[in-house]
Amino acid sequence: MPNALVVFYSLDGDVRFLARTLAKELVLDSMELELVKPHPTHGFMKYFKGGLLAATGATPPLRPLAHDAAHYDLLFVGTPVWNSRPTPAVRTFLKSADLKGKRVAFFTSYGDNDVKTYRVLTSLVPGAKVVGHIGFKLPLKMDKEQCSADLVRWAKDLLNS
Ligand SMILES: Cc1cc2nc3c(=O)[nH]c(=O)nc-3n(C[C@H](O)[C@H](O)[C@H](O)COP(=O)(O)O)c2cc1C
Repeated sequence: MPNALVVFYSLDGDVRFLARTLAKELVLDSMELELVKPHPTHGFMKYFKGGLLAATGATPPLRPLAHDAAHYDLLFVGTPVWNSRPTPAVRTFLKSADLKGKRVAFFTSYGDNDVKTYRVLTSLVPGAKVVGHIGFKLPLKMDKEQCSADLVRWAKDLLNS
């Protein structure tokens, strides 16, 4: 079984729920990415700033990381979809971590769709092997049990392949 790490950013809890499910069910290390300057959680600025930063490819600084990606063979990287793209925190992580030769799998949460997001995510890890992706529409509001089961089955397949 490969040594795997769950890395994620979440503002409203959907991706945090997915990441915690993965880490708990599969007994994996995990780390939540935190911005030095936290993103607004409410109001106009939440969406305006989030959409703008995601679209412009901003890489805001992160607080110190709990784990070193270099020590893992497989990374499960989770992000909400913002303006059809990954979140700035995840962009910062992917651009700063050395993921050459590693297997990377992406999981997302979205309100509408995540089609473009995977293309952007894949472009951010040119030296890595992207081995899979899965996305969920607002898992905390939808069928949490079904989302959890689908997510864990997907991840188990990757861990065993
Ligand atoms: C700034 C911002 C931009 C968003 N843009 C999109 C989008 O372009 N497409 C989409 O499907 N959902 C979009 N959403 C909805 C989120 O992807 C969705 O609520 C997601 O589940 C949030 O994950 P979280 O709870 O882990 O933060 C956006 C949300 C925010 C806050």
